[in-house]
Amino acid sequence: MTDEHAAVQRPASSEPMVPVNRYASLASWRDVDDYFADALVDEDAALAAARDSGAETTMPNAEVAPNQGAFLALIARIAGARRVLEFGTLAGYSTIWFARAVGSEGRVVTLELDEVNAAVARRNFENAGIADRVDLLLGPAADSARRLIDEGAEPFDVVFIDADKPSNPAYLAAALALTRPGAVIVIDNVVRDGSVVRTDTDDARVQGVQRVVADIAVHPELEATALQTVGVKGWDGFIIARRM
Ligand SMILES: C[S@@+](CC[C@H](N)C(=O)[O-])C[C@H]1O[C@@H](n2cnc3c(N)ncnc32)[C@H](O)[C@@H]1O
Repeated sequence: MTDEHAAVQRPASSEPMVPVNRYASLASWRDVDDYFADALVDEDAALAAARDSGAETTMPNAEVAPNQGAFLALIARIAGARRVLEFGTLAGYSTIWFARAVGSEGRVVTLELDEVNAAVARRNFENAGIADRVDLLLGPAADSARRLIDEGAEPFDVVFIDADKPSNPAYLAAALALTRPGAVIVIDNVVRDGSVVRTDTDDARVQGVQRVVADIAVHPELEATALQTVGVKGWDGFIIARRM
């Protein structure tokens, strides 16, 4: 293969490819995830049930991992967030982390296209005891976000973009219309097994990431970075941006 990126391929094993280093033989990414989750992450029975219920949705195993849910909740707490907007609910796993982070006076608005997923999520919100602080808006997220903008919704402190990836640029634009300086915007699945660096891709999801990266890069009010992750879904990552 002449293209250096074309050499980026999964090994035959089901484990995701990770950079080889001198510690590689000591443990797997799963051991490390479990180590930190056991030591640091407080995933209670309601969260575990929500994660398990992903199997009943249209996208099993697509929720964030426990340590990532805790990471999102920490971002919300560090930002002092009272209002969180989420694109992509699924079974409501990340929503519950956010709902706990904003506290009983806070609000999470989560946008979901699929009725089946919404029903699973609503059940999980009840089970987690946070249903009263979550608004699930059913329908295309672009339409729901447009309605929030038109209605003059109170600004959000944190926005989590985790729905259909081709729409990332549109969701960023909506997030900017619904936030003010100091807000934090997090975008999931921005590495996609390394595909994000491919210039020859015709994958609309990868293009959606590349376009949103380009939009953030030139936006005068955004400072941002990206962090890579490994997990059961492979090699991926988050963008974390702050509105200045
Ligand atoms: C990766 S999952 C979300 C996972 C969730 N944030 C979590 O970590 O627990 C993506 C979700 O976006 C939803 N979705 C896809 N396209 C959408 C659209 N156009 N509008 C709203 N939701 C959409 C899918 O139905 C799915 O539930």
